[in-house]
Amino acid sequence: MEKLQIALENNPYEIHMEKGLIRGLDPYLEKADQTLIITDENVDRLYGDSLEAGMKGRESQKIILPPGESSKNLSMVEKILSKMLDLGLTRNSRIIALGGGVVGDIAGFCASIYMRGIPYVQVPTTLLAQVDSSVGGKTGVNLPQGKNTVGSFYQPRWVVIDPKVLSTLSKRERITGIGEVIKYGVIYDYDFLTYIRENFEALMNLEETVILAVVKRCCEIKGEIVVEDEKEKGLRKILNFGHTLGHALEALSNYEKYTHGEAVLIGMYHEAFMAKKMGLLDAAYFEEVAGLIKKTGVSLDIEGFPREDLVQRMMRDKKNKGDKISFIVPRERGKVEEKLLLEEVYYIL
Ligand SMILES: NC(=O)c1ccc[n+]([C@@H]2O[C@H](COP(=O)([O-])OP(=O)(O)OC[C@H]3O[C@@H](n4cnc5c(N)ncnc54)[C@H](O)[C@@H]3O)[C@@H](O)[C@H]2O)c1
Ligand SMILES: O=C(O)C(=O)C[C@@H](O)[C@H](O)[C@H](O)COP(=O)(O)O
Ligand SMILES: [Zn+2]
Repeated sequence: MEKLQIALENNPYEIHMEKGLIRGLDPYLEKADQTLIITDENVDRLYGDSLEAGMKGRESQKIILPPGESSKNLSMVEKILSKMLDLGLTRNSRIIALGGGVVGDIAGFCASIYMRGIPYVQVPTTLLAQVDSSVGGKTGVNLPQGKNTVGSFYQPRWVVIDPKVLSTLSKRERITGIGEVIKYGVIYDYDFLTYIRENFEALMNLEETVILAVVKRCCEIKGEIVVEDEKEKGLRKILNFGHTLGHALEALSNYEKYTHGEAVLIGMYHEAFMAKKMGLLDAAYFEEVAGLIKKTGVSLDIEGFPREDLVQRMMRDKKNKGDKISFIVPRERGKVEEKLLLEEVYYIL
């Protein structure tokens, strides 16, 4: 089994990764008086029984959400919290977030506010969730006006990763996860970016050795960043490369047109293009990053979005200062930095 420590001073925890681990959840539920599984319909159908089989007869309750981003909102939070109270969950109960980033974000948020906080375990089942959303404790939901505008920093007690469950992901969901994987290479580790480029097909096909290496490296990188800056005062902002534009596109299209990873791919392309136009990064490196993004086949065309609407959405980005919009832009191989911009935004629109 692979084990990674997230050595946060106040909330340390471990990521455990092993094939078949979805059937071995019992040790992660120690001392819980009750267990609540929060999942979505697709994941429940595919993996609900396997997870429960590994709980050694321990009784559990389940809340099953409709799949997708449309469940990540405040009215769903209220429904989940009411149900938790009806089920009699206490501060000694434990939540299992079984699913992709949507389930992880909303279940983690409910865990953080129910009775002012109860423990939860992340059991991520998408590539995106295994490489990114299950680690680091960002939880929350969307408002119609903006992505993840309500939320908390609330670390899980464990992150339990079974790479085998990725085998049932659609091509679109694999590409979605690859969006965040490419991000890690650009923001932190040029050798990893090269590895992704050289193993792109194998990654798309979920070849075992490549998946294990990629999930492990992404979790390591995210862990290092989060341990240094848990509450996003500085360094952690680099995990937002591609997200300033990406989140605006998601919100403007009512969270229906793009998956999060697709929006991030489009955002990374245009934000890198803007950096090139501003002379912040050399053309050869831009082509390298752009080439990798294009390999996913996601359409990078944003012509249909009125530029004023995009700017207005980006003006609400959580990273902004004053009247400037915060962008994380690539500067050199494996390095990015924050730029506060306004007029320059028109390079990307
Ligand atoms: N908290 C963070 O740090 C963080 C990081 C990145 C993204 N996010 C958030 O994560 C969300 C996106 O997550 P996502 O891409 O996992 O989307 P998702 O949770 O909507 O899952 C995508 C689809 O895949 C299905 N699915 C899940 N596991 C499956 C499996 N093993 N086999 C087959 N189908 C499966 C789901 O039912 C759903 O239909 C966004 O809301 C984004 O904002 C959060
Ligand atoms: O963990 C982080 O920090 C991230 O920024 C990871 C992102 O991939 C993720 O999409 C996150 O939810 C964005 O958070 P937000 O605070 O910018 O909404
Ligand atoms: Zn993201």
